[in-house]
Amino acid sequence: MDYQSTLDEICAELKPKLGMEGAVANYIPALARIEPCQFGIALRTRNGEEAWAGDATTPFSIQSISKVFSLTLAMRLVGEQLWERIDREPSGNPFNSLMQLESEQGIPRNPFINAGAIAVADRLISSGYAPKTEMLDMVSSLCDEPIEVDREVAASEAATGFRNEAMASFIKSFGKLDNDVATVLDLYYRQCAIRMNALQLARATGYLCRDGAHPYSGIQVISDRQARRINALMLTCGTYDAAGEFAFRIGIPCKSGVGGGIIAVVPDTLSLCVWSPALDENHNSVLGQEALELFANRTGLSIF
Ligand SMILES: NC(=O)CC[C@H](N)C(=O)O
Repeated sequence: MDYQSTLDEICAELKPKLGMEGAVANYIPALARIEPCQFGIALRTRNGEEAWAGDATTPFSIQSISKVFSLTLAMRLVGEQLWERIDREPSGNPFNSLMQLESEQGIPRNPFINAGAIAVADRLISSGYAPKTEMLDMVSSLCDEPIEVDREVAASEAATGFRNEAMASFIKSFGKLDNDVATVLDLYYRQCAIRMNALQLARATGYLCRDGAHPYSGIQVISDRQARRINALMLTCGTYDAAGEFAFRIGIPCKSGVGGGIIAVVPDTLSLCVWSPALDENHNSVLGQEALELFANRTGLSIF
């Protein structure tokens, strides 16, 4: 398949729509300043063929896409016990909602909403994880380039993260968070503030379309079964309260972030990342979704 032409066409088709719909996330002050009229798309196939178009090499804040990497590390370091503290059901609620935590006794619905990722961060700390280096080392190795945290974004989130503080404290009140709220949130904000571009993310998520094998070395990052489970969670929970709509329109496991990035994985075939900062009311990139829908329709790569 000529992926490069497909991405070029999608990019040309969507460029005139830049700036017409959506708005950048403004609840994190450092993200509110991002220029919304940007669009980039990149993919890497299971065999290492690559294609990209638009602003695919412009770095952005990966935000909730980092929840895929923290889950990967937790599956490796914590194993099955992880699921004693986190469920695996779609929430049908916004990513930062507290509501279900009360009736569900501090067990977050899934690892891809904020409450779930905070619980994953807590599990990682308890497992002896090295908070300052481990995720950066993993993603740098996965995309074969050095990756850094944007300290300004992390500080900006920490200064305004009242909801996340409430969520972590609420989970702790049920006895389901073992470490200090501040320590857990520090780790969580660092992972969200990782800066990567679409091409690096397409490469770094390659293990999810290769049965868990590292995109360059071929060594297992996680097992085949664990990779399948992450893809299943991305399809059912990766785009917050729009997961049903994503499955309906696109039919590819996806994980979005409020920086405007969306990663998508077609198992056994390719990993893809699209980025455009303007978000819809569910906090998913407007043009990112459109691009994925065009891609799925033109390539026939919906998993259904
Ligand atoms: N959905 C997201 O990308 C949210 C992540 C963001 N860091 C937050 O905690 O609010």
